[in-house]
Amino acid sequence: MVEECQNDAENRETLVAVNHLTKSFSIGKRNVHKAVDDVSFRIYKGEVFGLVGESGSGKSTVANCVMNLCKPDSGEILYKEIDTCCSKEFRKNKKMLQCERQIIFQDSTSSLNPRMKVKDILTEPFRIQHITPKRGTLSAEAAFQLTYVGLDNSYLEKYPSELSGGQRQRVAIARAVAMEPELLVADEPIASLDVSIQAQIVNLFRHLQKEHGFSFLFIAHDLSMVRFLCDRVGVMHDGKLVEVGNVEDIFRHPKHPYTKALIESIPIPDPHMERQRAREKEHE
Ligand SMILES: Nc1ncnc2c1ncn2[C@@H]1O[C@H](COP(=O)(O)OP(=O)(O)OP(=O)(O)O)[C@@H](O)[C@H]1O
Repeated sequence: MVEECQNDAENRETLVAVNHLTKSFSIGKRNVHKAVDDVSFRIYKGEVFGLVGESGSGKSTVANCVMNLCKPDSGEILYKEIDTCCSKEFRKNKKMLQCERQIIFQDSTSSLNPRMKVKDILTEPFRIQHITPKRGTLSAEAAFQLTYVGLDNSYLEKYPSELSGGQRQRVAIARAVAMEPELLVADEPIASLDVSIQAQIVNLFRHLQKEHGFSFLFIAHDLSMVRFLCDRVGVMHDGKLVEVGNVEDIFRHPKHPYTKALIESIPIPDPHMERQRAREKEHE
C-alpha cells in the first residue's frame, strides 16, 4: 500500500479520507476479482485530485464507493470525518451529505432523463430535495445555471437527444454544480467527447472549481488533461494505488515503473494546453 508523503498532509484540511478500501466482484459462481485492493488516499479541501490508470484498474469502483453507489468489502471512507459506510451520523444527515457530494458520469446520454427537458433536469434536484433556489424561482435558477456553463436559454426547452455530447455534458455539470457541492466527482467526464470539446469541458471544470472552491475527484485516461487540471494525482494499477502525490512531482519524477510507462505513453503535448497552463500558472 502506498502512503502519502507527510509534507503533503501538513496544514491541510481533509474532506475525504479513503482508508484501506477493498472491493471484490464475483465472476461467475466460483471466481472473485479484487477490483480495489487496500487503497488509501485523501482529498483535501478545495483541491483537484486526479485518479488515473488503465481501463479496469479500479478507478470507477473507488469513485462509486466514495459516492455510496457501491459498498466496500472492507476499509472505510470518511467524509468530513463521518464514516459514510456504516455510521449513524451519516444516516442521520444523509440528505444533506448527498447534496454536498455530486457525481458526473462519462455518458451523459444515460445519466440525463431523455423524457425531461433541460429546464426540468436542472431543477429536479431542487424539487426532490425541497431546496429553495437562490435565484428565487426554479425557472430563473435553471436559466442561471445554464448560462453559467456557457449555454444560452434557448436550450432550456430542449430534450437531451437534441443536444450534442458536449452540450449534454455541460447540462450534467450545471445540474451537479447547482447543488453547490463540497465534493464533485467526475468519472471520465470527457472520455466520450471529441478532442476539441474535451479541452473546453476541462477548461469549464477548471473555471468552476476556482470559482466555487469545491474539492474535485477527477478520473481520466488523458494524462495531459490531468496535469492541466489536478493538484495531486493517484495512479492505479490492477486495483492498487501504486503512487500518489503532487501532480508535477509525479509527472517529473515518477517512481513506480507503471507510472513511468504511463507517462512515457503520453503523446506529444498539446501546445494549446501547454500555453494555457503556463499562462494560468503565471497568474496564480
Ligand atoms: N459490477 C461489477 N461486477 C463485476 N465486475 C465489476 C463490476 N464493476 C467493476 N467490475 C470489475 O472490476 C474491475 C475494475 O473496474 P472499474 O470500472 O472500477 O475500472 P476502471 O479503472 O474505472 O475502468 P475504466 O477506465 O474502463 O472505466 C474491472 O475488472 C471490472 O470488470
